Amino acid sequence: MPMTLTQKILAKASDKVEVVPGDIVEARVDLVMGHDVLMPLAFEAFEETGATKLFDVNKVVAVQDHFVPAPDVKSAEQSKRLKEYVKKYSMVNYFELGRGGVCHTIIPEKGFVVPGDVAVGSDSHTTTYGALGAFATGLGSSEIGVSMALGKMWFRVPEAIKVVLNGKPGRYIGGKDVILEILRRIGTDGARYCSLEFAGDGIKYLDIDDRLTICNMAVETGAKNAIFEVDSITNEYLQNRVKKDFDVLKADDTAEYKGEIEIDLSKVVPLIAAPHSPDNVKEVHEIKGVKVDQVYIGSCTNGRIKDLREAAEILKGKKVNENTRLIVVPSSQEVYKQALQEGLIDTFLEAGAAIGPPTCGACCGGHMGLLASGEVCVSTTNRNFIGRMGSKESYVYLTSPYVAAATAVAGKIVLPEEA
Ligand SMILES: CC(C)[C@H](C(=O)O)[C@@H](O)C(=O)O
Ligand code: SF4
Repeated sequence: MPMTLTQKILAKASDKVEVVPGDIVEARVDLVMGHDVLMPLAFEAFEETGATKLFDVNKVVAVQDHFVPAPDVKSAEQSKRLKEYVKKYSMVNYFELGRGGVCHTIIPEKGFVVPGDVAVGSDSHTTTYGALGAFATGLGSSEIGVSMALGKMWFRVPEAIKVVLNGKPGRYIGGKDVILEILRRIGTDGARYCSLEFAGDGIKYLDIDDRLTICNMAVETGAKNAIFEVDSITNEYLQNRVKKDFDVLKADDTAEYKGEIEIDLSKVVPLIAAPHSPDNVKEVHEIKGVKVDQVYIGSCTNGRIKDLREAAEILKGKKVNENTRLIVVPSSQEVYKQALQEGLIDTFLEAGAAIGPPTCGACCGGHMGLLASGEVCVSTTNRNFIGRMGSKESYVYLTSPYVAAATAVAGKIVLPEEA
């Protein structure tokens, strides 16, 4: 029977000739990622299995990113617990604050994922790595614990939705607009437990940073995973980062999909998700003029070098509006360093922005940028649920770095060309 790309990966990882949606498979995992919030819990589950060592120290990665530098004693204790487990199990892939960044930025950046991998993480946005042609998904801490012990995990093979991207995106249009367009069409449960499989001629106009953004936020549609076919852009990205070999799998032409979404990228316009849901998507021009107290540029969704370049392109030679504060958080040390070298950090500083250390920062309301009641924030992050970034009476809009930067200059929501 013909198979989708996700089915091919799961079949291979579970030594089966074929799998069909609904099958329960036990698949080998190639990467298990955890962070300060949930990895300590995952280690508790790991120890409950009776395991005394990790299935493969090279395939488990621990990252301090959510509540570091610790904003309170509880977070400090949590970070300390993670560090103790890292020592206890002789982990080699450990990213301390100041040496890594946000988990979903550093996993691809440091070459931990290759096409065809099965990657799991203690975080819902683990779907990000599908940008590189891997099957990647977030799991609960118990499953992460078991994965670290056995190097295997069970999965129900998802049904697939094909997303065909055609045409060339216009000026100021990137991965964030594409995933917001998908959310606008199918909503936050439109792809529940499905794999979103990206194909089409338009893919060649989306670089890896765009694809990472799309797969990152794919989980907001309820998807189990999201995956891009491997092409020359993927290979070029992997060339200097990855040391292990990989096979490139492809979906069969006659594979069956539960549904199909077709997007003409040339028709996508700058989009923004209004409070309080990622699928409350508007065209930016529809809500132009909303006054903004804070602009946040960062996170695993849009805190990579491309995002900072786009923001700097708008901010160069301009000042942040006197009624607005701008917080820029590069999503990894590598991104930060590169941004420094390219002069982007200077541009931000001269515009009057504050730069935060590469962590999750205010994205999930942890610290370094929480909102007061009544405050409005335009953010390049992925979730705008009630209270996500602070007060339950604050308002978060999700958009691209271009729109966010232009908004910071204008002090109100505007289109990129209006800054
Ligand atoms: C803390 C973590 C479990 C959570 C997630 O799973 O996504 C966080 O990263 C988020 O973005 O809400
Ligand atoms: S940056 Fe935000 S979305 Fe990404 S892992 Fe951190 S808290 Fe979650």
